[in-house]
Amino acid sequence: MSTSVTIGILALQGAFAEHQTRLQNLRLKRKIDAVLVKTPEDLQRCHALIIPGGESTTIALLARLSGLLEPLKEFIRVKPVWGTCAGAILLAQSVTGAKKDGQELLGGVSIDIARNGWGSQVESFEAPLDVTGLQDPSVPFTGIFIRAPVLFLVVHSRISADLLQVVLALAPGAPIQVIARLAPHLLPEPAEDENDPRTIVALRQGLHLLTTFHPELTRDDRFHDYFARKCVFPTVPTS
Ligand SMILES: NC(=O)CC[C@H](N)C(=O)O
Repeated sequence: MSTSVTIGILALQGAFAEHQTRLQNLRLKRKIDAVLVKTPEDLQRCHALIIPGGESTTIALLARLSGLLEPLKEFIRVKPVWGTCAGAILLAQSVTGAKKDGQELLGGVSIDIARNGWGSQVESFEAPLDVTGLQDPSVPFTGIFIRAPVLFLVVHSRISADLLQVVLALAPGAPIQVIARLAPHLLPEPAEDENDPRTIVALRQGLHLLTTFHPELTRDDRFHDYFARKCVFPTVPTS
């Protein structure tokens, strides 16, 4: 008999209900319980966690008020976590464009991230993505970007996507794998060159997954399927 797997969704603010619906839609060999996490006790029951999109500063503040900040940091050290958009910001080791008085991060993934990094002209957009490792790879995944962050390594400087790969591979911790890209000609503002780092929109490092867009706002379950099969199931032995 395979053990069921509990995936929590941090439910303090943002698009948590949509993640729960997508997880409940999955039809996999192992049963998934998709539970909302509002307290440290809720978190304790989980094998893995999704931190949704929303507003990273608000989520961090509510996490502090709910006594979840330290338990979340501890959880991230040992269990799989997927951050979408604001959730990706919270998982970064540092952030550019943080709120004036600074903002609290959880860390866990060795990247720097530029909050609202597309600039004020580009509030939101949709674009087909090239993704490695999803089911039905020939079907493009629609990326929904809403005041999305951009993955940067060096504050205020853009380095080529290839160089980024190399530096990320050398970063402490597990190697980083870029898993989704935007074609340079689809960038909403012209690419500086074909290696514009804005083309990198999803990464995986060790147990963690980070997407700068919102898979939960589509009807396409393939990213949830990916997280469950590739990041979560290997950490929960069957009994
Ligand atoms: N769609 C989103 O999650 C937006 C993230 C938001 N810009 C933030 O700072 O948290």
